[in-house]
Amino acid sequence: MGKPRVIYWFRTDLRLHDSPALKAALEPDPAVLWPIFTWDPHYVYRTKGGVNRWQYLLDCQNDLSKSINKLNPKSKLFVLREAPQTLFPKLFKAWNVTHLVFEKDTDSYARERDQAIADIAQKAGVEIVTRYGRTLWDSDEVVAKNGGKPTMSITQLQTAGHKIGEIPRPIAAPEHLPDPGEMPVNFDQEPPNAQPDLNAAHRGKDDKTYNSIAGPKGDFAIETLEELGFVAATTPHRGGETLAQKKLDCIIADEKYAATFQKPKTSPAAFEPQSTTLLSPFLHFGALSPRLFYWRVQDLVSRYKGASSPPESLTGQLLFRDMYFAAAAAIGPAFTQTLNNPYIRFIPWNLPSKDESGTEVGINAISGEYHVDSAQAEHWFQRWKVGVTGFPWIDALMRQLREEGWIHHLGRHSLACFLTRGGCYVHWERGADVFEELLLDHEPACNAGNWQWLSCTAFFSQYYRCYSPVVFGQKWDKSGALIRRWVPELKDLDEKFVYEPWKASKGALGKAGVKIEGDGLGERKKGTYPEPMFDFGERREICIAAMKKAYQVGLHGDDERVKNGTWRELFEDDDSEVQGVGVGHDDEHADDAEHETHKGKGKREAKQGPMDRHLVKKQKTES
Ligand SMILES: Cc1cc2nc3c(=O)[nH]c(=O)nc-3n(C[C@H](O)[C@H](O)[C@H](O)COP(=O)(O)OP(=O)(O)OC[C@H]3O[C@@H](n4cnc5c(N)ncnc54)[C@H](O)[C@@H]3O)c2cc1C
Repeated sequence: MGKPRVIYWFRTDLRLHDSPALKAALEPDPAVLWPIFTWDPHYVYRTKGGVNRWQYLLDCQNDLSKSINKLNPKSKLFVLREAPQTLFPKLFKAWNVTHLVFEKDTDSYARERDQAIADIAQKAGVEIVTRYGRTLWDSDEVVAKNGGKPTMSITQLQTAGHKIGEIPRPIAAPEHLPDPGEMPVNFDQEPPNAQPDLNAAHRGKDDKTYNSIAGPKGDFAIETLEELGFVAATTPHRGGETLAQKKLDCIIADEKYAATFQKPKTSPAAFEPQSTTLLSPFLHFGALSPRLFYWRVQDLVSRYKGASSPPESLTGQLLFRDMYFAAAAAIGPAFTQTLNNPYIRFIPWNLPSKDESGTEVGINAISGEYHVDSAQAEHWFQRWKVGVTGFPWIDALMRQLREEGWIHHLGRHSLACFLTRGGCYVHWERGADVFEELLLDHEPACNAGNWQWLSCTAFFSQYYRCYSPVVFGQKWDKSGALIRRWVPELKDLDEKFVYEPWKASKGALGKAGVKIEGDGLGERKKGTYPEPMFDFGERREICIAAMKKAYQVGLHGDDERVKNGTWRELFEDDDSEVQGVGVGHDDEHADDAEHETHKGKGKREAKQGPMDRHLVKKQKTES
């Protein structure tokens, strides 16, 4: 038998260092090795991603390609524009492949896809080799050691990890790579189904992603934003393994910072530089190995007097990451939604996903489709989404997220708490959906898991602890520097009012050149900042009462009553916040509320749930 002819399939591991899968690909001394990336339509059209994240991915690919090329000038990252499920059967034949090697991915879509690829490979007589490398421990092994259950606390993760054994030490990058073999693509390219395109809003130009299998010049080049039809990115954050390693070097060189890091003491208001590492997008794309990060910190901590420890330390942060990955690996597709998820509390939030009402049961609740059961909640959601809530702390964070794709963890806390149990009482899936689009580091497991934590539906239950959009920000940033940076309308406002501009006198506002008016949606008059959406103190009380009731009722996402809508009977006569009655199998008009927002009063009022009665209360604002 001749030497192996190996395709190395890059996916979640856009790096050369500490790659157990790449090591496994090189071990049998292959005759040829093709480093490839397949442009999977699932991510192009069915996963929400803003331009900033696409730019970051392309950065990582370009950097990786250069590094491969340095090791072997005949090689680079070869990008093929077709779905892996239809591409591989043709490639296996055309390139006479013996092995397909890749890093294991436990995300639910990836599992399904990889199983399909494994079946195809088996039929073609191609051997599949996989290794984990995306987390500290193999998430499936963690689940097995946790009794087959999801890790719902850091202690469970640590106990399971302890049973597996020490986190493996990182391995070095290869020093050379074999030549790629011939790469004929004399077969038909299968066009993808481009509809629905969840990223259509970002495509300012024609989508040429799949115009030809090997790219416009036929040289398997990395795609460009131009090819994808996207407009320019706005983020200043750039990706790539080279940059990731440089950044990690700098972090470790500041020994005191890295060894004594305590997450709760880092400021969400710090920018240029931010107070945490900002390594998450590198970890997301696999441009940085979590084990390298872990061991560089751990080795420092072992010799540093007075070092911090998990969960607050830097290594503790990586443990949280592993916790969410293992929880998602155990629960599967239901992890990112309420429906069918036995570990998530059912809370009758407003704006529930369509699936959740039982009308379209499926695995993908967060498709973006939701019921507008309350015109008021929809209005608040729209204002939250674009950063015009009238609460400067919230708006600053949302605008930073939109432009840069990254905000501090406690900033994410503020936004998530405000949208769900600490203000709007809107379903956490709506917020997760927006974060999916905007975050550079969007990770299905970490995003959904953290939203569950913040909304007190899983992982965390102290729903009476709310983040004030005023006091919490002031604690970190009295003068409002973050607000002045991201909400320039308020940049000259006196420190006394910068978190609560509605309290400023006409004189103070006039001096700052700003008027408080409107809801901020649509065209906004220059020199104006919106009125606050509601009285926060009042909303907090309403939300806490509603959470208390939902906790007492005690339903979870897999309860039959959640699926068939009879949960509502358990909330009857309840005067606290509850999902509008318009949601259910029999209500084909639930979405009409969206239009009625603009019409004002209408027949919708007759359908309103108890929550809406609270919303008409006059806001306590001072002018
Ligand atoms: C609502 C919400 C949504 C979130 N969505 C994501 C997401 O999609 N992807 C994501 O990676 N993180 C997510 N996080 C977690 C966390 O906010 C980010 O990982 C962190 O802010 C990234 O910044 P950093 O690299 O400077 O973190 P650092 O504080 O420097 O931490 C180092 C690394 O540890 C990991 N980490 C830290 N905190 C967490 C955490 N709570 N959960 C999981 N991993 C953590 C990250 O990989 C991070 O890079 C979310 C948090 C919230 C509250």
